Amino acid sequence: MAVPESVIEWKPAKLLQSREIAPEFALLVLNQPLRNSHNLRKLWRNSSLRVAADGGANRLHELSSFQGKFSNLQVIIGDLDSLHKDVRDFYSSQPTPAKVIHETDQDSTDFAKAITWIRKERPAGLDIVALGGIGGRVDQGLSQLHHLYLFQQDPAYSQGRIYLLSGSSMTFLLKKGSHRIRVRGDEEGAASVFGKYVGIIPFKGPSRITTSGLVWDVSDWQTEIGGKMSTSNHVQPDVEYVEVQTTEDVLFTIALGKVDSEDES
Ligand SMILES: Nc1ncnc2c1ncn2[C@@H]1O[C@H](COP(=O)(O)OP(=O)(O)OP(=O)(O)O)[C@@H](O)[C@H]1O
Ligand SMILES: Cc1ncc(C[n+]2csc(CCO)c2C)c(N)n1
Repeated sequence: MAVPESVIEWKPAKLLQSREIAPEFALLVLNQPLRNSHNLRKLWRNSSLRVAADGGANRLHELSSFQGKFSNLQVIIGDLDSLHKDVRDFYSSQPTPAKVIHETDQDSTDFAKAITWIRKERPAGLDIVALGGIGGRVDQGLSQLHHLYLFQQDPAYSQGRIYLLSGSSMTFLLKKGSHRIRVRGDEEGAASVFGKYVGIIPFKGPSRITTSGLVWDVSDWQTEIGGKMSTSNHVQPDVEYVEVQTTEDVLFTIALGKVDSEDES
Protein backbone atom coordinates (compact mmCIF):
# COMPACT_ATOMS: atom_id res chain seq x y z
CA MET A 1 0.00 0.00 0.00
CA ALA A 2 1.36 3.46 -0.87
CA VAL A 3 2.40 5.53 2.14
CA PRO A 4 0.55 8.88 2.02
CA GLU A 5 2.92 11.75 1.33
CA SER A 6 3.38 13.88 4.43
CA VAL A 7 1.99 17.39 4.26
CA ILE A 8 3.96 20.27 5.77
CA GLU A 9 1.69 22.56 7.78
CA TRP A 10 2.26 26.33 8.00
CA LYS A 11 0.50 28.63 10.47
CA PRO A 12 2.39 31.90 10.01
CA ALA A 13 -0.40 34.12 11.38
CA LYS A 14 0.35 32.73 14.86
CA LEU A 15 3.65 34.64 14.87
CA LEU A 16 1.68 37.88 14.76
CA GLN A 17 -1.07 37.03 17.22
CA SER A 18 -1.12 36.64 20.98
CA ARG A 19 1.75 35.18 22.92
CA GLU A 20 -0.35 32.21 24.05
CA ILE A 21 -0.66 30.84 20.56
CA ALA A 22 2.64 32.00 19.04
CA PRO A 23 5.29 29.31 18.50
CA GLU A 24 8.78 29.92 19.84
CA PHE A 25 10.80 32.02 17.41
CA ALA A 26 13.71 34.41 17.07
CA LEU A 27 13.20 37.93 15.75
CA LEU A 28 16.00 39.26 13.53
CA VAL A 29 15.91 43.00 12.87
CA LEU A 30 17.59 44.05 9.61
CA ASN A 31 18.88 47.48 8.70
CA GLN A 32 15.72 48.66 6.99
CA PRO A 33 13.15 51.36 7.79
CA LEU A 34 11.17 50.29 10.84
CA ARG A 35 7.82 51.53 12.14
CA ASN A 36 6.40 51.19 15.62
CA SER A 37 3.65 49.10 14.09
CA HIS A 38 1.18 46.60 15.47
CA ASN A 39 3.20 43.77 13.90
CA LEU A 40 6.51 44.95 15.38
CA ARG A 41 5.01 45.17 18.87
CA LYS A 42 3.48 41.70 18.58
CA LEU A 43 6.68 40.19 17.23
CA TRP A 44 8.75 41.84 19.94
CA ARG A 45 6.47 40.50 22.68
CA ASN A 46 6.16 37.02 21.19
CA SER A 47 9.82 36.37 20.33
CA SER A 48 12.06 34.40 22.66
CA LEU A 49 15.33 35.64 21.14
CA ARG A 50 15.80 39.15 19.80
CA VAL A 51 18.75 39.81 17.50
CA ALA A 52 19.78 42.81 15.38
CA ALA A 53 21.99 42.47 12.30
CA ASP A 54 24.47 45.34 12.66
CA GLY A 55 22.65 48.60 11.71
CA GLY A 56 19.30 46.94 12.46
CA ALA A 57 20.04 48.02 16.05
CA ASN A 58 20.13 51.68 14.91
CA ARG A 59 16.61 51.29 13.52
CA LEU A 60 15.33 49.86 16.78
CA HIS A 61 17.06 52.53 18.77
CA GLU A 62 15.32 55.26 16.75
CA LEU A 63 12.04 53.85 18.08
CA SER A 64 13.14 52.85 21.58
CA SER A 65 14.96 56.03 22.51
CA PHE A 66 11.61 57.84 22.76
CA GLN A 67 9.76 55.47 25.06
CA GLY A 68 12.23 52.84 26.30
CA LYS A 69 10.45 50.30 24.11
CA PHE A 70 12.44 47.62 22.30
CA SER A 71 15.36 48.08 24.72
CA ASN A 72 15.64 44.41 25.71
CA LEU A 73 17.59 43.43 22.61
CA GLN A 74 19.77 40.39 23.33
CA VAL A 75 22.31 40.23 20.50
CA ILE A 76 23.85 42.57 17.91
CA ILE A 77 25.91 40.78 15.29
CA GLY A 78 27.79 41.73 12.14
CA ASP A 79 30.88 43.46 10.83
CA LEU A 80 29.60 46.45 12.82
CA ASP A 81 30.39 49.00 10.14
CA SER A 82 26.88 50.44 10.44
CA LEU A 83 26.24 50.25 14.20
CA HIS A 84 26.34 53.72 15.78
CA LYS A 85 28.46 54.08 18.90
CA ASP A 86 25.67 55.61 20.98
CA VAL A 87 23.39 52.71 19.95
CA ARG A 88 26.01 50.13 20.92
CA ASP A 89 26.45 51.93 24.27
CA PHE A 90 22.67 52.08 24.81
CA TYR A 91 22.11 48.35 24.28
CA SER A 92 25.29 47.42 26.19
CA SER A 93 24.21 49.34 29.26
CA GLN A 94 20.71 47.92 29.72
CA PRO A 95 19.93 45.91 32.89
CA THR A 96 20.48 42.81 30.76
CA PRO A 97 23.09 44.04 28.28
CA ALA A 98 22.97 42.94 24.66
CA LYS A 99 25.83 40.72 23.55
CA VAL A 100 27.76 42.43 20.73
CA ILE A 101 29.37 39.97 18.30
CA HIS A 102 31.92 41.30 15.84
CA GLU A 103 32.40 39.11 12.76
CA THR A 104 34.70 40.80 10.29
CA ASP A 105 34.59 38.51 7.25
CA GLN A 106 33.62 40.23 4.02
CA ASP A 107 32.36 37.11 2.23
CA SER A 108 28.98 36.98 3.92
CA THR A 109 26.33 39.50 4.82
CA ASP A 110 25.32 40.43 8.32
CA PHE A 111 21.96 38.78 7.64
CA ALA A 112 23.77 35.48 6.95
CA LYS A 113 26.02 35.93 9.99
CA ALA A 114 22.99 36.47 12.19
CA ILE A 115 21.10 33.43 10.87
CA THR A 116 24.21 31.25 11.21
CA TRP A 117 24.68 32.43 14.80
CA ILE A 118 21.04 31.72 15.73
CA ARG A 119 21.24 28.29 14.12
CA LYS A 120 24.40 27.43 16.09
CA GLU A 121 22.89 28.73 19.30
CA ARG A 122 19.77 26.61 18.82
CA PRO A 123 20.89 23.47 16.95
CA ALA A 124 17.52 21.81 17.49
CA GLY A 125 15.99 24.51 15.29
CA LEU A 126 14.17 27.74 16.02
CA ASP A 127 11.95 29.61 13.59
CA ILE A 128 13.31 33.00 12.59
CA VAL A 129 11.35 36.05 11.51
CA ALA A 130 13.59 38.48 9.62
CA LEU A 131 12.10 41.92 9.81
CA GLY A 132 12.84 44.14 6.81
CA GLY A 133 13.45 41.19 4.49
CA ILE A 134 13.28 41.96 0.77
CA GLY A 135 12.42 45.57 1.42
CA GLY A 136 15.21 47.70 0.03
CA ARG A 137 18.35 47.21 -2.06
CA VAL A 138 17.87 44.61 -4.76
CA ASP A 139 21.20 42.80 -4.18
CA GLN A 140 20.46 42.53 -0.44
CA GLY A 141 16.92 41.27 -1.13
CA LEU A 142 18.11 38.68 -3.63
CA SER A 143 20.83 37.58 -1.19
CA GLN A 144 18.16 37.09 1.51
CA LEU A 145 16.09 34.94 -0.86
CA HIS A 146 19.22 33.00 -1.80
CA HIS A 147 19.85 32.36 1.89
CA LEU A 148 16.34 30.98 2.34
CA TYR A 149 17.46 28.25 -0.06
CA LEU A 150 20.88 27.80 1.53
CA PHE A 151 19.60 27.56 5.09
CA GLN A 152 16.59 25.44 4.25
CA GLN A 153 18.85 22.68 2.96
CA ASP A 154 19.56 22.21 6.66
CA PRO A 155 18.07 19.02 8.19
CA ALA A 156 16.52 21.24 10.89
CA TYR A 157 14.26 22.83 8.20
CA SER A 158 11.03 21.62 9.74
CA GLN A 159 11.88 23.05 13.17
CA GLY A 160 13.80 26.06 11.94
CA ARG A 161 11.81 27.94 9.36
CA ILE A 162 12.74 31.39 8.12
CA TYR A 163 10.11 34.04 7.37
CA LEU A 164 11.05 37.29 5.60
CA LEU A 165 8.72 40.07 6.63
CA SER A 166 8.65 43.34 4.69
CA GLY A 167 6.19 46.18 5.17
CA SER A 168 3.73 44.53 2.84
CA SER A 169 4.46 40.80 2.52
CA MET A 170 5.58 37.66 4.27
CA THR A 171 7.77 35.28 2.24
CA PHE A 172 9.01 31.78 2.95
CA LEU A 173 10.32 28.77 1.11
CA LEU A 174 8.27 25.71 0.28
CA LYS A 175 10.48 22.69 -0.20
CA LYS A 176 9.51 20.21 -2.85
CA GLY A 177 6.50 18.29 -1.54
CA SER A 178 3.04 19.11 -0.20
CA HIS A 179 2.24 22.15 1.90
CA ARG A 180 -0.86 23.38 3.67
CA ILE A 181 -0.73 27.06 4.61
CA ARG A 182 -3.27 28.57 6.96
CA VAL A 183 -4.08 31.99 5.55
CA ARG A 184 -6.46 33.16 8.30
CA GLY A 185 -5.76 34.18 11.89
CA ASP A 186 -6.30 31.68 14.69
CA GLU A 187 -7.97 34.06 17.11
CA GLU A 188 -11.67 34.80 17.31
CA GLY A 189 -12.44 38.32 16.16
CA ALA A 190 -8.82 39.11 15.32
CA ALA A 191 -8.35 41.43 12.37
CA SER A 192 -6.95 39.68 9.35
CA VAL A 193 -3.20 39.14 9.43
CA PHE A 194 -2.95 38.48 5.70
CA GLY A 195 -4.35 40.17 2.64
CA LYS A 196 -5.42 38.35 -0.48
CA TYR A 197 -2.41 38.56 -2.80
CA VAL A 198 -0.20 35.52 -3.27
CA GLY A 199 2.78 34.69 -5.47
CA ILE A 200 4.54 31.38 -6.01
CA ILE A 201 8.03 31.98 -7.38
CA PRO A 202 10.27 29.27 -8.88
CA PHE A 203 13.43 31.14 -7.86
CA LYS A 204 15.66 28.07 -7.99
CA GLY A 205 14.51 26.64 -11.30
CA PRO A 206 11.56 25.05 -13.08
CA SER A 207 8.90 23.32 -11.01
CA ARG A 208 5.46 21.81 -11.54
CA ILE A 209 2.87 23.06 -9.08
CA THR A 210 -0.70 22.19 -8.11
CA THR A 211 -2.64 24.58 -5.88
CA SER A 212 -5.98 24.80 -4.12
CA GLY A 213 -7.60 27.74 -2.31
CA LEU A 214 -6.53 30.35 -4.88
CA VAL A 215 -8.73 32.18 -7.39
CA TRP A 216 -6.41 31.06 -10.21
CA ASP A 217 -5.67 27.51 -9.08
CA VAL A 218 -3.40 25.43 -11.27
CA SER A 219 -2.90 21.71 -11.67
CA ASP A 220 0.44 20.10 -12.51
CA TRP A 221 1.45 23.46 -14.00
CA GLN A 222 4.97 24.11 -15.24
CA THR A 223 6.39 27.28 -13.73
CA GLU A 224 9.78 28.82 -14.44
CA ILE A 225 11.42 32.18 -14.85
CA GLY A 226 11.23 32.76 -18.59
CA GLY A 227 8.11 30.60 -18.73
CA LYS A 228 4.97 31.01 -16.62
CA MET A 229 4.73 32.22 -13.04
CA SER A 230 1.81 32.77 -10.66
CA THR A 231 1.94 36.30 -9.23
CA SER A 232 -0.94 38.58 -8.17
CA ASN A 233 -2.98 35.48 -7.46
CA HIS A 234 -5.76 35.88 -4.84
CA VAL A 235 -6.72 33.73 -1.88
CA GLN A 236 -10.34 32.63 -2.33
CA PRO A 237 -12.47 34.71 0.09
CA ASP A 238 -13.93 31.78 2.02
CA VAL A 239 -10.94 29.44 2.43
CA GLU A 240 -8.81 28.91 5.53
CA TYR A 241 -5.99 27.06 3.85
CA VAL A 242 -4.05 27.30 0.63
CA GLU A 243 -2.47 24.05 -0.49
CA VAL A 244 0.55 23.84 -2.74
CA GLN A 245 2.20 20.75 -4.16
CA THR A 246 5.50 21.44 -5.84
CA THR A 247 8.08 19.25 -7.52
CA GLU A 248 10.94 21.67 -6.64
CA ASP A 249 11.53 24.30 -3.97
CA VAL A 250 9.54 27.51 -4.59
CA LEU A 251 9.04 30.77 -2.73
CA PHE A 252 5.59 31.49 -1.34
CA THR A 253 4.74 35.11 -0.72
CA ILE A 254 1.52 36.49 0.76
CA ALA A 255 0.46 40.09 1.33
CA LEU A 256 -0.07 41.37 4.86
CA GLY A 257 -3.50 42.61 5.90
CA LYS A 258 -4.32 46.22 6.62
CA VAL A 259 -4.10 45.99 10.43
CA ASP A 260 -0.45 46.92 10.70
CA SER A 261 -1.25 50.47 11.72
CA GLU A 262 1.31 53.08 12.69
CA ASP A 263 -0.26 53.97 16.04
CA GLU A 264 2.07 54.23 19.01
CA SER A 265 -0.12 52.52 21.59
N1 LIG B 1 19.67 48.86 1.74
C1 LIG B 1 19.28 47.67 2.18
N2 LIG B 1 18.30 47.00 1.56
C2 LIG B 1 17.88 45.80 2.00
N3 LIG B 1 18.39 45.17 3.06
C3 LIG B 1 19.38 45.78 3.72
C4 LIG B 1 19.89 47.06 3.31
N4 LIG B 1 20.87 47.42 4.16
C5 LIG B 1 20.96 46.42 5.04
N5 LIG B 1 20.08 45.42 4.79
C6 LIG B 1 19.90 44.16 5.53
O1 LIG B 1 20.23 44.36 6.89
C7 LIG B 1 21.39 43.57 7.25
C8 LIG B 1 22.25 44.39 8.18
O2 LIG B 1 22.65 45.54 7.49
P1 LIG B 1 23.98 46.34 7.80
O3 LIG B 1 23.67 47.33 8.85
O4 LIG B 1 25.08 45.42 8.07
O5 LIG B 1 24.21 47.06 6.40
P2 LIG B 1 25.35 46.72 5.34
O6 LIG B 1 26.69 46.92 5.96
O7 LIG B 1 25.03 47.50 4.10
O8 LIG B 1 25.02 45.17 5.09
P3 LIG B 1 26.02 43.94 4.88
O9 LIG B 1 27.25 44.27 5.63
O10 LIG B 1 25.33 42.75 5.43
O11 LIG B 1 26.18 43.87 3.39
C9 LIG B 1 22.05 43.22 5.93
O12 LIG B 1 22.81 42.05 5.97
C10 LIG B 1 20.86 43.11 5.00
O13 LIG B 1 20.23 41.83 5.12
C1 LIG C 1 32.53 37.10 -5.17
C2 LIG C 1 32.27 38.12 -4.10
N1 LIG C 1 31.42 39.13 -4.40
C3 LIG C 1 31.17 40.08 -3.46
C4 LIG C 1 31.81 40.05 -2.26
C5 LIG C 1 31.59 41.18 -1.29
N2 LIG C 1 30.80 40.88 -0.16
C6 LIG C 1 29.92 39.88 -0.09
S1 LIG C 1 29.16 39.81 1.43
C7 LIG C 1 30.01 41.17 1.96
C8 LIG C 1 29.81 41.67 3.34
C9 LIG C 1 29.11 42.94 3.37
O1 LIG C 1 29.16 43.38 4.71
C10 LIG C 1 30.84 41.67 1.00
C11 LIG C 1 31.72 42.88 1.12
C12 LIG C 1 32.70 38.96 -1.98
N3 LIG C 1 33.36 38.82 -0.79
N4 LIG C 1 32.90 38.00 -2.93
